[in-house]
Amino acid sequence: MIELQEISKSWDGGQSYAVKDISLQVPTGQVLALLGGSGSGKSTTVKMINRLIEPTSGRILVDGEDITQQDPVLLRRRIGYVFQSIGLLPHLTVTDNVTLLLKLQGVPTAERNAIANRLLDMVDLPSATYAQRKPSELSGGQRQRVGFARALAAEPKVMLLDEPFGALDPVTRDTLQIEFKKIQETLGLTAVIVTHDMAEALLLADVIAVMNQGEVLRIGTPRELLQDPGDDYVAKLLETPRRHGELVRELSA
Ligand SMILES: Nc1ncnc2c1ncn2[C@@H]1O[C@H](COP(=O)(O)OP(=O)(O)OP(=O)(O)O)[C@@H](O)[C@H]1O
Repeated sequence: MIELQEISKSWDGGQSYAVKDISLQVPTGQVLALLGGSGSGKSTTVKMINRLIEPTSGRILVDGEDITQQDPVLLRRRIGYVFQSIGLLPHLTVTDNVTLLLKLQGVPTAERNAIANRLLDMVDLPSATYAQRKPSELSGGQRQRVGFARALAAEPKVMLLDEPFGALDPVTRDTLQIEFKKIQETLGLTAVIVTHDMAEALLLADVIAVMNQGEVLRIGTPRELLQDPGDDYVAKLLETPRRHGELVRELSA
């Protein structure tokens, strides 16, 4: 569904590379996590998939089509995009934020409201309570749910998520991660999620690509990485969730 072929991005005319020669494939219905430290090139990679950033070289296919052959605006309408700062419009209600794109497409109000209600229920924001609220009347986690509902409104087959849970408290984060996984599986979404949290990648991804300095150091399923990190940096990233797991097991024994 998503294929990156030898993708590179330089911001300074080739003196240095934010992303260097990355090739990846995400099959339909699977979740790929791009995992790595700050500045490793994760966001740049994901933004090249919906043409918010153009690669310096290489080719990206979505659903078999070269994305440079597609209008960037139409491409972005087909691909759901959820990011940490969410970008809800403060003067619009939750319903209007969720269905803004449908309004632009001329979908009648009653139909839009019905779609918003269904999506809000799906992300566990009962529409009777939340549909008419403004973003300022919501908690951070609730705003992030609205962000999800908005991304789902266009019925995308592909979803890009850039640190979607980064700013949330651990409990809300955990709940939303589980809900996202459920929705992703139910709708059969193909997704790329950017994270610097190995535990999140292990929980959500079918395949994890560990990035460092613009390159993919290691790619594999969570099980493959746990069984054989194959690299000191990857082993180090796995240490924290392992240690936490062991500590909790010891304390509860
Ligand atoms: N618009 C830009 N102009 C110049 N350099 C940029 C631009 N955007 C990103 N970079 C550089 O590209 C590199 C990769 O940045 P990117 O945002 O992809 O990293 P990241 O892995 O997503 O980091 P973080 O986890 O901190 O968000 C960094 O060195 C960054 O400074």
